[in-house]
Amino acid sequence: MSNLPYIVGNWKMNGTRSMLSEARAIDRSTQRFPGVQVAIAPPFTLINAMREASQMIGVGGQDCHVEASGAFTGDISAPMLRDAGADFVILGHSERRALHGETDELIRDKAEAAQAAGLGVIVCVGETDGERDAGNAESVVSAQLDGSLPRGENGADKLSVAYEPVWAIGTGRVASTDDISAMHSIIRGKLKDVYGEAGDEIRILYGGSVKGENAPEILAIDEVGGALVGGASLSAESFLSIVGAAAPERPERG
Ligand SMILES: O=C(CO)COP(=O)(O)O
Repeated sequence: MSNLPYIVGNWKMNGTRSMLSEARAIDRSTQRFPGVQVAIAPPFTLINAMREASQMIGVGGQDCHVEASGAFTGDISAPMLRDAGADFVILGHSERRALHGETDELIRDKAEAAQAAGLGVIVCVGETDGERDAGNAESVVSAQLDGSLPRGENGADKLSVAYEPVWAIGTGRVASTDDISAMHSIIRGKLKDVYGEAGDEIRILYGGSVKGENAPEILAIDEVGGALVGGASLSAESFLSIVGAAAPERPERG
């Protein structure tokens, strides 16, 4: 398990082949930041081309089906992602929970299927503003973790958790450093409960309006092991400013 800071771009439903130039630029510049693990999850249609166009960055899916194959029109399985060149998959993003009715149980089944196919997994959790205002942020996130973390024998392998408060996604509102710190500590405690010592090694990413300007402060918070970045991952320039903020040292020349 790597302990490098992990900066992951989630392109969501954005990107056609013309945007591969951004991925190439990110890939080239990533060589200057050997202390950072960088990845992009493009739409399914770009996974294979992005894999072939890049050398340094990880490439991932944004969802997968529980089954390996079958009569599931429009779905993509974990072995298919692997076959297309993906290294990992994002699961349980709040947009999938809200817009596709994904339950914790389904997310857990997907996570176990993805791990069985050899993919790394990023399980996303996060409360809505209503849940936070009602004082339930911690209990909501804890319940999501209880329900959606993979439990197989090797459940902690290549697993990351992304804390993405729903109200911070695409809104320009970032959780306060105190709130991020408090929630990441709770998540760490839960990971240790579930996985024992291995729970200490799992990276906990923050997501929600991360930009180059706020990345240094967010990435400096204890227990923040990286960032899951939406809008700012769509251009090489803005994404690389976040990668640079995660670099433990000055970039190598190149
Ligand atoms: O949902 C996100 C990443 O998965 C965050 O999106 P933004 O960075 O656009 O707020």
